[in-house]
Amino acid sequence: MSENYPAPAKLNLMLRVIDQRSDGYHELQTVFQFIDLADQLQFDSRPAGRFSRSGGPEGVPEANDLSIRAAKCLADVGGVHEGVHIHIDKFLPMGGGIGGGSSDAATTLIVLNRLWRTGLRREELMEIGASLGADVPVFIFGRGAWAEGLGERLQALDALPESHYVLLHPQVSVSTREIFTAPELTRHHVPSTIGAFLGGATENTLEPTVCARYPEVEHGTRWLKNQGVHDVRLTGSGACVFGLVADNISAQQIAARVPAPWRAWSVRGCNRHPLYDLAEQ
Ligand SMILES: C[C@@](CO)(OP(=O)(O)O)[C@H](O)COP(=O)(O)OP(=O)(O)OC[C@H]1O[C@@H](n2ccc(N)nc2=O)[C@H](O)[C@@H]1O
Ligand SMILES: Nc1ncnc2c1ncn2[C@@H]1O[C@H](COP(=O)(O)OP(=O)(O)O)[C@@H](O)[C@H]1O
Repeated sequence: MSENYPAPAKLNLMLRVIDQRSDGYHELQTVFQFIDLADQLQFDSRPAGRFSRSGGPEGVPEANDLSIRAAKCLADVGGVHEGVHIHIDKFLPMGGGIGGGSSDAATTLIVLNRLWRTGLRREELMEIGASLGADVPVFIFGRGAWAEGLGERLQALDALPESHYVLLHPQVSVSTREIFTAPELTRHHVPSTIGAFLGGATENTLEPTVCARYPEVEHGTRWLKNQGVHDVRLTGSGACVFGLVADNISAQQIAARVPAPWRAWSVRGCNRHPLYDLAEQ
């Protein structure tokens, strides 16, 4: 039986849209922290040119799966004459703003770089990752981080509190594209600073647009606040919302009360990716 490799989720502890570029993409400031909720991936060698997937996200065809796309990119860049079968035990909700697909891609790049002995440096893997999606590089960077640009300019934040959170998925899937193209989205905010974030400026400026278009997200936020959860906010472009609790027991108790069909988890922030050392050369 092949080894299991984790692909953890991320939270955006704050997110600020600063500007819109001429190509339509938005300049952001955000803080990424990993959490101890993860997909699990297994990799089995196949002959050259053979790439396949089992398990994985429902409704995503194998060829579109970010893990398969990542494997093919690495094989191309590294001149690898091997294929791979990837099995994904999917635990992270899709379109949740917790980066499940991006994390699957990052774990694939980190692990296959070892198994195939491609010997690419962390920065080179991050570059391949950036070509797959804006959130992929931070999972390869492997440290909690302040991010700018589209999320590719990263500065490690190793001393973030590794807090306990309740994470709630209100059973809707938010399209990132829909939110960023919404005419009512406020696209220009005065840039913030790491100091301001650490002092409590944790706003996600996508939140009003997401809540107006997806009322379930607002209901989920209100439910968490009514349970005594603090500093409740949206992660990424949603749909997940999360907030602070004192400890694991309180988080578990609140998560256990979540009304169906919503789902909730007790999670903990982690400043190091579980595969950080595997990517180090
Ligand atoms: C908002 C963030 C914050 O972490 O998280 P998620 O909610 O997706 O997890 C990410 O920047 C999302 O990154 P990612 O999910 O890879 O987005 P992409 O697929 O690259 O972009 C989907 C679409 O959103 C818009 N988009 C995305 C990112 C960005 N900085 N500006 C944009 O305008 C573009 O219209 C793009 O076509
Ligand atoms: N392995 C994968 N896991 C999840 N989603 C994937 C995967 N591969 C491709 N996708 C696509 O990426 C989209 C974004 O998924 P995900 O990263 O989970 O959400 P988000 O960007 O909101 O955090 C999905 O809607 C799906 O179409």
